[in-house]
Amino acid sequence: MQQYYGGIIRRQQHLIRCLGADHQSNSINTLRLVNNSNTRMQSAMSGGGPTLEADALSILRSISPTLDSSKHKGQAGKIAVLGGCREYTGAPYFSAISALKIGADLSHVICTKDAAPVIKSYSPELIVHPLLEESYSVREEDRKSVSTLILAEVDKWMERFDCLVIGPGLGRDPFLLDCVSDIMKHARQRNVPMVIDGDGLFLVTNRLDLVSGYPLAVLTPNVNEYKRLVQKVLNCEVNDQDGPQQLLSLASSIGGVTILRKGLSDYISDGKEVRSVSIFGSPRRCGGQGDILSGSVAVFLAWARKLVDKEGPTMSPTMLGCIAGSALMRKAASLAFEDKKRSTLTTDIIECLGRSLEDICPVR
Ligand SMILES: NC(=O)C1=CN([C@@H]2O[C@H](COP(=O)(O)OP(=O)(O)OC[C@H]3O[C@@H](n4cnc5c(N)ncnc54)[C@H](O)[C@@H]3O)[C@@H](O)[C@H]2O)[C@@H](O)CC1
Ligand SMILES: Nc1ncnc2c1ncn2[C@@H]1O[C@H](COP(=O)(O)OP(=O)(O)OP(=O)(O)O)[C@@H](O)[C@H]1O
Ligand SMILES: [Mg+2]
Repeated sequence: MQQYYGGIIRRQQHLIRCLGADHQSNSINTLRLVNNSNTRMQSAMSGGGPTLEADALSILRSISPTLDSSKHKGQAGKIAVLGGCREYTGAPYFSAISALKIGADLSHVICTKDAAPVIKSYSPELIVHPLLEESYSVREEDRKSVSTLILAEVDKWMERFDCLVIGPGLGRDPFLLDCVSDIMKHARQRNVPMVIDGDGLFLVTNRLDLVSGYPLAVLTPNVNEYKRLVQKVLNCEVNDQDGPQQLLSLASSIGGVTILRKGLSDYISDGKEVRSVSIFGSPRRCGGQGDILSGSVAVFLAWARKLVDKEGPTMSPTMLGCIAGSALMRKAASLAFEDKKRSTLTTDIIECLGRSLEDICPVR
C-alpha cells in the first residue's frame, strides 16, 4: 500500500509541475480545478490550507438527500441500466444494484431476452425488462417492426426514469446498437440524463451526434475508451503531459458533455472546467469497478439535478454527480481492499458502498 500511495504522490507532484504550480504535496488527497479561461489551479494540501479532497466529500454530503418519513417511493431516484446481453450479465447487475445500495428507490435493467432470467436470478430487488434483441434472434425482414416495438416498450417507462445508464455489458451487436441509438434520441428529447459507459461508449464514439451538445450526457471512459474517443474527436493521441487541458478540449469539442476519465486519479470536465478526484482508491483492478461507478454517478446526478433545480446553479449537476460518484466508488474500493486484499472482487466493493456512505454522510 505504501508503495502504491508513493506512486500516486509522485504522479500528483508531476502533474502539479506540469500545470505550472509550485506547491509541494505530501498528500494523496488532492483535487484540482483548472479553469477554462485562465488555467487557474486550485490545489490544496492536507495539513496546510483547505484540502480539495474535502470538497469531493462535501459535494457528496450536500447532494445526498436526507432520509425522512414524509417521502414516498421514487423520490430518491429511479435509475435504469440499458445493458446485458448473451456474453455479459455481471456488468448491468453491478451498475443497477450499486444504484440501489447507494439509495435510489428503484433500479431497472433493460436487457436482451437471453440475459434477463440470469440477471433476475442475481437479485429480486431489480426490475428486469427482457426487451432488447440481438441480430441472431431477429430475421432480417422483421428488424424494422421489432425495433419499433422495442422503442415503444422502452418509451412507456422513459418518463419515470431520473437517469439512464447506457452500456454496461450491452455488447456490440449492430441491430441492438441501432435500437439503443433510437432510445437515446428519445431520452434526449425528454431531457433524461444519460451516463454512458462500456459498449455505450463504443456506440457513441462512432455516433457522436447522439450526445453532442447534450448537457445531461456523462461519458465515463476507461483507459481504452478514452484513447478511442481522443483519436476520433481530437484526431490525435492521448497526451498525459497536458491531460486536464486535453480533457477540457475533448468535452468542449463534444458540445459540453461531461467526461469522467477514469484512472489513478479520476478527471472530470464539462468543457468549462476540469476537476480531479484522487482520494482513497485501491490497487486492485478487478473488472466491474467501472460498472459500480456508472450506477453511482447516475444516482448522484439525479440527486444533484433536484438540488440544482431548487437552489440554483453552483456547478453543473453532471459535474457534481461525477465527483460524488467517483469519491464514493473509491472509498468503497479502499474499504473492501483493507479487508480482502488480493482477493477483493467487485461484489466485495458493492458490499462496502453502504458503510462508505455512512462514513462520509451519516444518516441523522
Ligand atoms: N462481469 C461482467 O459482465 C463485466 C462486463 N464488462 C463489460 O465488458 C464489455 C467490454 O468492456 P472492457 O472494459 O473489457 O472493454 P475495453 O475496450 O476497455 O477493454 C478491451 C481490452 O482492453 C484491455 N484493457 C482494459 N483496461 C485496460 C487498461 N487500463 N490498460 C490496458 N489495457 C486494458 C482489457 O484487458 C480488454 O482485453 C463492456 O460491455 C463492459 O461493460 C466489464 O464492465 C467488466 C465486468
Ligand atoms: N490506478 C487506479 N488507482 C485507483 N483507482 C483506480 C485506478 N484505475 C481506476 N480506478 C478507479 O476504478 C474505477 C473503475 O475504473 P476502471 O478504469 O477500472 O473502469 P473500467 O475499466 O471501465 O471497469 P469495468 O471493469 O467495470 O469495465 C474508477 O472509479 C477509478 O477511479
Ligand atoms: Mg468499463
